[in-house]
Amino acid sequence: MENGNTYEFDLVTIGAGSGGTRASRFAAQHYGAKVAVVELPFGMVASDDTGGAGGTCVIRGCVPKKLFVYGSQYAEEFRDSKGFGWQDESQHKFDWQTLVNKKAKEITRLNQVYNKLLKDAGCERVEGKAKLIDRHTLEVALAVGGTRRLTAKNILLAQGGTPVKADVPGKEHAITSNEALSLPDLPKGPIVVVGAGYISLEFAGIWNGMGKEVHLMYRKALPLVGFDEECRAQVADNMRGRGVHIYSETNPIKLEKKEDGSIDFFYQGKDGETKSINCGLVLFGTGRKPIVWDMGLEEVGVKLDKHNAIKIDEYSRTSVDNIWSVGDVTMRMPLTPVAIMEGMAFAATCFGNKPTKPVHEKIASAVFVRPPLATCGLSEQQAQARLTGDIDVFVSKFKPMKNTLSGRDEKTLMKIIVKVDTDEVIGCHMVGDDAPEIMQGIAIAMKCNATKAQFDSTVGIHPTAAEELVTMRQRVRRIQGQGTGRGHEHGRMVG
Ligand SMILES: Cc1cc2nc3c(=O)[nH]c(=O)nc-3n(C[C@H](O)[C@H](O)[C@H](O)COP(=O)(O)OP(=O)(O)OC[C@H]3O[C@@H](n4cnc5c(N)ncnc54)[C@H](O)[C@@H]3O)c2cc1C
Ligand SMILES: NC(=O)c1ccc[n+]([C@@H]2O[C@H](COP(=O)([O-])OP(=O)(O)OC[C@H]3O[C@@H](n4cnc5c(N)ncnc54)[C@H](O)[C@@H]3O)[C@@H](O)[C@H]2O)c1
Repeated sequence: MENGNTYEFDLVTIGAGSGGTRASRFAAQHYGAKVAVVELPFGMVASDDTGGAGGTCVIRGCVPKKLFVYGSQYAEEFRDSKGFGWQDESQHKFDWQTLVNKKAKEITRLNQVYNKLLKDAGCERVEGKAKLIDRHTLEVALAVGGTRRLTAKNILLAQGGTPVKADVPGKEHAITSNEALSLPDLPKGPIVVVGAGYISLEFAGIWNGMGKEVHLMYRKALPLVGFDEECRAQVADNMRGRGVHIYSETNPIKLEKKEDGSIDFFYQGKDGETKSINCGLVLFGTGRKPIVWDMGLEEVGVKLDKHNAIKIDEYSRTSVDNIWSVGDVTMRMPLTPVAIMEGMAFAATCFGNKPTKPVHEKIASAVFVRPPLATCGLSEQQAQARLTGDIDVFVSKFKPMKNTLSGRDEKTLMKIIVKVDTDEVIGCHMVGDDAPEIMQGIAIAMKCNATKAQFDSTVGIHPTAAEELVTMRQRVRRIQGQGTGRGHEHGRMVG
C-alpha cells in the first residue's frame, strides 16, 4: 500500500466497534494498508471515557442482550414443560447476579478477542479518546495519560451512538440500556419501560421472563413503528398475554425519587389525565443519537445531516474527501451486520480500488422479544405506500405444534408480500419461535429476487413452523400500490 511517506498511517479509525473493527481489519489484512485504531479503554458500562474493542454490540448491545434473552426464556420452558409431563417447576429460582457475573466474564473475554483480532490483522491499537485536528491529523488523549498525534492519509469515523433519555424532569433517576445490562441487582418493585422500539421491547421481555412486574409505556397505538402492522399488533398481544402491562398512547411526564429509594413515575394516560406508578426502576429505551460532539468535526468541515448524523455519500465518504464514516454514527440503519457491511464496502472502495456501495435493501432484522419478530423487506404498509400496481398479501396465523400440549395460548404469525406483476416476494415477516433463524434463510432467497412461485415450488421440512412459508397458497387480500414505484426500503429502520 502506498503511504506516500507523508503520513504515519494509511488509515486511522476512530472506534473499534462493529464497523470500525471490520473496516480496519479488511484494510490491513486484505489491502495491505498501514492502520491504527483508536478506542476508549474497556468498561462494562459505557461513558464519555470508557468503551472498549468490540463496541456497543459486543459489550453493551446485541451480545449481552441476547445472553439475557436466553436467561429469561427458562421460566417459560419450565411452565410449558408441564404439558409434556414434567413436574415440580416450583424448585427453579432465578438469581440475577449469577447471570450478570457470568455475562461480564464472557464480555471481558470477547473484548480481548476483538483486541487480538485487530492485533493479528496488523492494526496498531491506540487506547484513548480521539478528536480531529485537521483533515489528516488526530489527537488522542491517551488512557495512560498525555496525548499523541497521529497523521493519516484517510480517516474513518466509526464512533457509534449513545442512548438518549426522554427530556423530562427527574430523568437522571432513569437508566438506559447501558446500565440495564450491568445492574448489580433487580429492583424489588415493578419496572417501568418507556419507548416502543427494539430496546424497550427486548428489555420488557427479558424482565417479564425473569418474573418481574413490567409496565411498558409508549406514545403510539402499537409498538415498533416502521414494522408491519399485523406483526406489531401480534407482538403487543403476546406481551400482554405474558403479563406485561401495556400502556399505549401515553407520555412520560416526570420522575420523583422517594426516600425509600423507589421512584414515582408520572405519565399522561390515553385519556389525557396525569397518573403515576410507584416502581423500583425506570428504563428509557427512547432512542440513540450519533456521537458527533467534541470531536472537531465541524472545525475540519465534516458536515452533519438533518438527523445530526454524519453526512456521507453512497460510498460512505463524508464532506471532506479523505474522511469516511460507517456504522451508527451515520444512522443509515443502526444494526451490527449493516455497520460491518459498510466497513467492508469502505475498505474495498478506499484501498481495494473497487468502488463499492453498501446496499441497504432486503436486510433482515429481528426484535428479540418472546416469541421473536423477524422481518425482511417491505411491510404491507410500506409496499402500499411506495409501489405502484397490485400487491398480494399472504397471511397465516396458527397455533404452533408445541402449544397444543403446553397449553400456551399464543399464535404464530407469518406474512408474505408479493409484487404481482413480477411475482417477486418483496416482504416476509414472522412473529413466532425461531423467527430470526428462519428469516436469515428467507433473506437469501429474497436477495436472489425469489418469486412466490419459487417459494411455492420449494418442498417444506415437516413438521416445522417454517414449512408454512412455502405452503401459503391462499392470498388473503390484494391491495393497490399508491406510491411512485420506488421498490425498496429506505435506509432508516424506524419510520
Ligand atoms: C441494547 C442494544 C442491543 C442491540 N442489539 C442488536 C441486535 O440484536 N442486533 C443488531 O444487529 N444490532 C443491535 N444493536 C445495535 C448495534 O449494537 C449497533 O448497530 C452497532 O454496535 C454499531 O456499530 P458501530 O461500529 O457503528 O458503533 P459501536 O459499536 O458503538 O462502536 C463505536 C466505538 O467507538 C468508540 N468511541 C466513541 N467515541 C470515541 C472517541 N472519541 N475516541 C475513540 N473511540 C471512540 C466507542 O467506545 C465504541 O466502542 C443493539 C444496540 C443496543 C444499544
Ligand atoms: N434486535 C436488534 O437488532 C436491535 C436491538 C436493539 C437496538 N437495535 C438498534 O438500536 C437502535 C436504537 O434502539 P431504540 O429502541 O433505542 O430506538 P428506536 O428509535 O427503535 O425506539 C425509540 C422509541 O422511543 C420512543 N421515544 C422517543 N422519544 C420519546 C419521548 N420523549 N417520550 C416517549 N417515548 C419516546 C419512540 O417513539 C420509539 O418508540 C434501533 O433503531 C436499532 O437499529 C437493534
